[in-house]
Amino acid sequence: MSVGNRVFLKRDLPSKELVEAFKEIPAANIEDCMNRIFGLNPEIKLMSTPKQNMVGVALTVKTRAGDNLMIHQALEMAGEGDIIIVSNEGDRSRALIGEVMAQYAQCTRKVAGLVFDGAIRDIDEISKMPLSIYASGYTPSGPFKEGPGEVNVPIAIGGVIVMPGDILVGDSDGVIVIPKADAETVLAEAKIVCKKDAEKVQAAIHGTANKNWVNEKLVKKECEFIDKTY
Ligand SMILES: O=C([O-])CC(=O)C(=O)O
Ligand SMILES: [Mg+2]
Repeated sequence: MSVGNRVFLKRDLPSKELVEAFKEIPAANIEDCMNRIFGLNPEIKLMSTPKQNMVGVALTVKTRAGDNLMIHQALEMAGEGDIIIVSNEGDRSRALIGEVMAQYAQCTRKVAGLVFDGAIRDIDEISKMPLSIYASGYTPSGPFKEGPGEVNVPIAIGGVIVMPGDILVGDSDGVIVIPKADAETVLAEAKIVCKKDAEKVQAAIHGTANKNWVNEKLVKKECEFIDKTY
């Protein structure tokens, strides 16, 4: 029986132009266009020092806790524009990769990023790397290399489902998932939200923000305003 121990060699991919178009938009603005429920848990944080946002397509890995055999396999399949994203049964006790694998991903495979639901190691070196690398922590304890696991299957990570070929965007705030079937619509809305957000920032700086909505909402929710001390 091979279920749980499979490598799917193919993925449905969105067009390169569509993926690239998300490059200039902050992850927060994009996530606002998906009703704010497609961001990975903030436990999964940026560990390196990229000069630009991470944007690419998901090459998914579902691995047994603390085991990186299938991550090595995913690296052999990955190339430019791919982000290897790894579900790890919630394990926090073992690093899934270190400097050697991170340099291989960056320099040999030229991937767009790495995202782990788990720890990494060799943090002194990884923290200086320009490749976007997200993880939930670091530890000197290393991974096993035995499997099982799967590549290019649906995974759950940070409270969100990721399908192979979904678009991932990451910046200093964290990582969000854009389901590929919805990407065109989300992109169009994200451009508008981005512009409106910039206007709101300017209004906040220059004292012209309109906050009437706060009172309107509280009144609608029948909040009681009491003109005396507690
Ligand atoms: O040994 C491992 O599997 C992970 C590691 O430290 C490295 O990639 O540098
Ligand atoms: Mg190492």
